[in-house]
Amino acid sequence: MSDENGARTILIADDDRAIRTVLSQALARSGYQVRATSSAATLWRWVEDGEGDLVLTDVVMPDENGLDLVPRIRRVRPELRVIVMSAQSTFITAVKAAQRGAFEYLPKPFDLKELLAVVARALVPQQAVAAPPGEEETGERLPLVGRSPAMQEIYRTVARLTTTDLTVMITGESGTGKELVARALHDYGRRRPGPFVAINMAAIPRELIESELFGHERGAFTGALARGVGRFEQAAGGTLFLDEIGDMPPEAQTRLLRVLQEGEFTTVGGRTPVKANVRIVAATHRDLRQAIRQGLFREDLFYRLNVVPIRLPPLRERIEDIPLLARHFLERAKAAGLPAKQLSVDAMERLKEHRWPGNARELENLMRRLAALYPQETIDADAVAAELFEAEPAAEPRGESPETLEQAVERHLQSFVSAQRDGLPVRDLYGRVLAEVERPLLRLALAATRGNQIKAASMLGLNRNTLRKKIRELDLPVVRGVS
Ligand SMILES: Nc1ncnc2c1ncn2[C@@H]1O[C@H](COP(=O)(O)OP(=O)(O)OP(=O)(O)O)[C@@H](O)[C@H]1O
Repeated sequence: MSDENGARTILIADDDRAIRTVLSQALARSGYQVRATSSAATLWRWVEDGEGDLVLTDVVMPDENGLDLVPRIRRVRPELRVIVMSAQSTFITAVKAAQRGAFEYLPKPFDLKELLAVVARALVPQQAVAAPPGEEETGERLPLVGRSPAMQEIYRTVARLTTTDLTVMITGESGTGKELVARALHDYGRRRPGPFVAINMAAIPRELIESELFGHERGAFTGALARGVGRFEQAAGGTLFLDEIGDMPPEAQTRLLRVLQEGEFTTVGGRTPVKANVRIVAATHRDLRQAIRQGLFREDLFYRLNVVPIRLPPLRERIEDIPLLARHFLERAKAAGLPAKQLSVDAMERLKEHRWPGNARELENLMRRLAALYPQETIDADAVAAELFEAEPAAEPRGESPETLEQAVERHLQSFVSAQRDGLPVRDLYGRVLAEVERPLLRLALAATRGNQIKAASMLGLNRNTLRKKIRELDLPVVRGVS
């Protein structure tokens, strides 16, 4: 439906005039033809008349819900892609958009540049048109809460993955919601009629992991009195969630790799291969690339599992989610029979200041404790501060929890990067940051070897000449006469 100049036509439906204007101008500037309407009915007429190369639709419109239009559009014009925009930026909206066959879902407010990129992608001809899935899930079974940009990105990824069986690797600190995301992938995915089976590698004795996963025959090992069904078999037709995959022992890794390669497994002590029919979702709080470097995790297995990576950011990187999550957890506490509570404005501010080393789980526990222990209906900042203080590990003075080197580095780097955000040009960041790490490292190594450069070089794993050069470059003090 290009015009004589080859321009593609975008159909826009949104009842907000300002959005129609902004979108129309931005798209026109990028060389597209635009038709915009405030009603779903007009959009539908245009589609039926064969107009347009792409649809951009809002969800809530006065006459009809944009999401309901998507499957209808896909039925009459399967080649016409639909981008859904919504201010109701919840996980459920993202899932519904994906399940009804939308090409992409954009939570409002969106960045115009991002929108233009999505439009350009949507106009690339598709090879095979996926039919809109028939059955769909609308129940709000397992809410993932949070509206931060980081969570929006996760909703979009999860929503897209619900229409596939791809293997997913979820990484994130403890308590960031990895299991919740794994369950959402299952509950809203194609395999939802099947079972969701979870196994935590860190919670099972190493020598039993293989038989737990793949099952065993009677007499396969001492104590195997009867045939045991493994999780692969239990999860047939559904999803197998391999939690703390980084803790899997090497032999089990090799066996799992073979299963992923060959699509079948044998029980421990058994000989007949069984077809594996599971979708694998793995999770870890460990840095698997480091585990690979240390020889603790098989690289080939990593690549088999890391088909679609999802990184869950720690709570301190999305403090804007704290109010929603805190209220959500208070609701959950109430549903579990605890008294109803709310948080004062100051209390909420106090929550945002905390570092949350235990992430959403820590917040959930705190809300439950406050609901159970605090007599007033409105929880104030002092109560929050007192409970946070109580919960700190005793060995850690000043309320700080142990910080890993990576977290400490990240915290410091924020200031480097924020200068750029504040509009100051930042240059040579890589070199400057590395120098910041190198300087104390070399200084400490030299101090530990009392200035002996040969010993320091060997301790650092550096060539002695390289160390000398670095000492000069970094202008480090040299203890003379020792080296
Ligand atoms: N975005 C979220 N919305 C609502 N609840 C959440 C969210 N993230 C986490 N939770 C809740 O926080 C708790 C911890 O989440 P979960 O068990 O999924 O974390 P995890 O990353 O798997 O932790 P671990 O690595 O320790 O196993 C759960 O009760 C979960 O329901």
